[in-house]
Amino acid sequence: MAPRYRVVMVRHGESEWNLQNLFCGWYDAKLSDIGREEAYASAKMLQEAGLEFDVCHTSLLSRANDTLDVILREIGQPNLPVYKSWRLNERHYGALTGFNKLQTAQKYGAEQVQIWRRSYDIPPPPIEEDHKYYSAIVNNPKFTQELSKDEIPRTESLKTTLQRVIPYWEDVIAPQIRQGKRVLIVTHGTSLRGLVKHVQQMSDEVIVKLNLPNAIPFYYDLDENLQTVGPLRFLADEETVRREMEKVASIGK
Ligand SMILES: O=C(O)[C@H](O)COP(=O)(O)O
Repeated sequence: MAPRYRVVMVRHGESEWNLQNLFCGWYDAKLSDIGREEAYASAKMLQEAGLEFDVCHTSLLSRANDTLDVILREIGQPNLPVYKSWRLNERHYGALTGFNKLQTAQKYGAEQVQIWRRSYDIPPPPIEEDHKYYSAIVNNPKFTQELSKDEIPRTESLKTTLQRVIPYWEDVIAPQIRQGKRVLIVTHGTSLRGLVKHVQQMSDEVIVKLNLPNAIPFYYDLDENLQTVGPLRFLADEETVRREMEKVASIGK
């Protein structure tokens, strides 16, 4: 089938918690200085590829929102409609939120941390009410505007993240693409892996091996039925993508 549409996706730039190597999930960490620079670099890659957009989607979390803001300003499209949804939030890291990934691996073993980070359907233990970051998450006004406290997850696996990401793709994003809108999605590692799995119809075994680098835009060409035409394509050379993916994969080892 011939390509008819293109959808572009970007994982946010490095956050302050990425920098400190902390499990972040629904905690609203800000972009680090490097992350902000990465957002500028990301905009440059989009510009050099000649990509422009009609509509954007992001999560309720600052690191993704701020990456998108920088990109839109830098590509000269600051006034595009921006849709924000909790459904695009990062997966909730449960009780691991705020803990250092390397120290957690030293305590529980690298294999266990890898299961929590990358297994398809094994979530980390749920966050409890006495957890240091419980209150900051369940009382975040950005979330409570859309969700009751009981609807805010206590932990999520890739599988349960997918269950909230897919309806957003099907009900909101896909209809816009079918209308011919050029869509940009700026969000998080695991919510993007959910979208990639769904759009590319990847198996559970293949998706768990995918590590998306920060702030390197990638896109899919889609046919009229929104089936992918060709693979996911990054806007950076193969060596850079390989190195950045490896960096994400090896966190906590
Ligand atoms: O929430 C986080 O800690 C990161 O954004 C994603 O981390 P991961 O690559 O360890 O899943």
